[in-house]
Amino acid sequence: MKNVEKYARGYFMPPETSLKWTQKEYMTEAPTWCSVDLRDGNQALIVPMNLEEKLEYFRMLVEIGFKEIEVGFPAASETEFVFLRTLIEQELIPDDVTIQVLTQSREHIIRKTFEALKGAKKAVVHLYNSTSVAQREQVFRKSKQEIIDIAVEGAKLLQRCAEETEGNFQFQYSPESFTGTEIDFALEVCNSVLGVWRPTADNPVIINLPATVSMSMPHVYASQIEYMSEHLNFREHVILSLHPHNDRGTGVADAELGVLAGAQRVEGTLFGNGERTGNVDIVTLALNLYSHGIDPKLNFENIPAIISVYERLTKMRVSERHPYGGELVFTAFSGSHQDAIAKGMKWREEKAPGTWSVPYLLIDPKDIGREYEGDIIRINSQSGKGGIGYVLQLKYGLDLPAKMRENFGYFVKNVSDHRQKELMPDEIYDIFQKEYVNIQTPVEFIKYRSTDHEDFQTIVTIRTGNEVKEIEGAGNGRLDAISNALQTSLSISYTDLIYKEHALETGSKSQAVSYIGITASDGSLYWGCGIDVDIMISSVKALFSAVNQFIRIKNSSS
Ligand SMILES: CC(=O)SCCNC(=O)CCNC(=O)[C@H](O)C(C)(C)COP(=O)(O)OP(=O)(O)OC[C@H]1O[C@@H](n2cnc3c(N)ncnc32)[C@H](O)[C@@H]1OP(=O)(O)O
Ligand SMILES: CC(C)C(=O)C(=O)O
Repeated sequence: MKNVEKYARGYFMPPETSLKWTQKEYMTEAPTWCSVDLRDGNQALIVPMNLEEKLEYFRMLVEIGFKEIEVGFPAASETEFVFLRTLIEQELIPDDVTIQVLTQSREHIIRKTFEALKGAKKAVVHLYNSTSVAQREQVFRKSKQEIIDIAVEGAKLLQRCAEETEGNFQFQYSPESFTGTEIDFALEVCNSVLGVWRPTADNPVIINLPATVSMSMPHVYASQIEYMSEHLNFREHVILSLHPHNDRGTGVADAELGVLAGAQRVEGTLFGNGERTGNVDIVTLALNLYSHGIDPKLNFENIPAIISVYERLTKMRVSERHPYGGELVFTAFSGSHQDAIAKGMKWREEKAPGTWSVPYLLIDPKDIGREYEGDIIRINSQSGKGGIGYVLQLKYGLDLPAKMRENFGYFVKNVSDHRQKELMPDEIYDIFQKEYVNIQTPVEFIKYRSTDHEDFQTIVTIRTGNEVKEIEGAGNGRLDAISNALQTSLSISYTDLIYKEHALETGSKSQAVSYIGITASDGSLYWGCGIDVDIMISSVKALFSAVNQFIRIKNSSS
């Protein structure tokens, strides 16, 4: 691309890095989560949420288990102000939940914020000002010292307002645009604010280091976090927090590496709603932890319900490929994936039901409220016998013999290819029924009776066209006898009867299902299936179905 030179810029790598975090394999426990859906998420919506919507969203966040929730920017609008007042006055904030509000470092904004906070039992007041080179030069047109002064003046005013206002307040400071700030300057600003607030064990302060715009690879952000963690004053009384955005698509990696590098807290939103490409997605972060066997301390056991509320209130959409939440993320259309998943599910059921290692599926979809049926394996022209057999078994209880599954599999994918569409389970079942089950043309089975039990001598009544006749055969079993009768009377021959049967529960009724494969002299296999309450009749019907397949195909090719 021709304009590439204009993006050659530095990354503010810290002057020293110990990279100790690179030795860690993963987190050992969940960080403290803070949802910023109602602030950063909300401020990025085409139409920010109204009072009712914010209240409903807040209730959902509480139900999910968030203990820290940034509820808004009270000085931004009447809705924001009234929402906070409603939460406080109507005592809608559970005792174990701390609300948080954001304010610029400007006197009238801070004062308005505290006006909205009056009576809050427990609230974090979050102060920010931009510290980046670009914002200093272009937006604020201020020197480094003047930028420090904005932060320090704001920090002092927060202290005064907190003293004057009824309620319990904790402080948070964000050097906004941290990732575009020289690291030692960011450290200097944060330490200046800490110098004002002087955190203690009883009164810790949150220092939040946002990737306001994500500008580097995640290891650079993590190195910056490590450096800040090691050089911040009052570190033991500082809760180090992350606030990644997703401009480079690395919000999750930034958060995970940032936590390894020393952060204790992560701010983010559900499904990553937020400015531009969004905030870091807490659903993904939490379920990544879960996939490593670490309790995320958030409840995403019913993701479909959460998505439905989220989409209704934000008017945003969770994309089909969104980690964990997306409609297609547990779905395999392709044959080899389906085959491995179907085998893996069976293996797990038989060998290790308490564990999860099914190929291609990071977690058990059921754990987050997704169904196997219709979710995991879906059928189109890329599908294979394993997946098609799995659908028939899961949805209709039909456990086809391996070779029949292959035969049916090729048939189904051809149908999908020609129709250029996905086939739903009921369509697959229809095809199966039409092609294989109780096929009665050109030869219809009417009844059979035994005449001699020694060699299973059997008389079978059949109809071909308008003609009803009896045919007779003997064999080493009843089915063999009927098969011999058919071969002689119809002048056909085949070998190798493949046979399988099982019970089939349909509603409250139990039926028998039989599958029969016959091999023609040229080696081709023909399949039939019979379903009947009588197991013997089901096998005869399966045989007739296979023979009819054989005759139909033979006739159509001659
Ligand atoms: C990275 C983030 O997401 S930060 C959060 C951003 N969220 C929002 O902005 C949503 C809510 N904001 C609002 O409703 C409005 O911006 C308000 C009500 C807060 C302020 O509105 P206004 O006063 O009309 O103006 P505006 O936001 O444009 O402010 C610009 C002025 O504030 C200054 N300013 C902006 N941010 C800050 C800050 N954090 N601290 C101090 N001053 C700031 C700018 O330098 C500019 O100063 P100037 O007037 O001297 O040029
Ligand atoms: C206010 C800060 C934390 C912010 O939203 C950002 O930098 O993205």
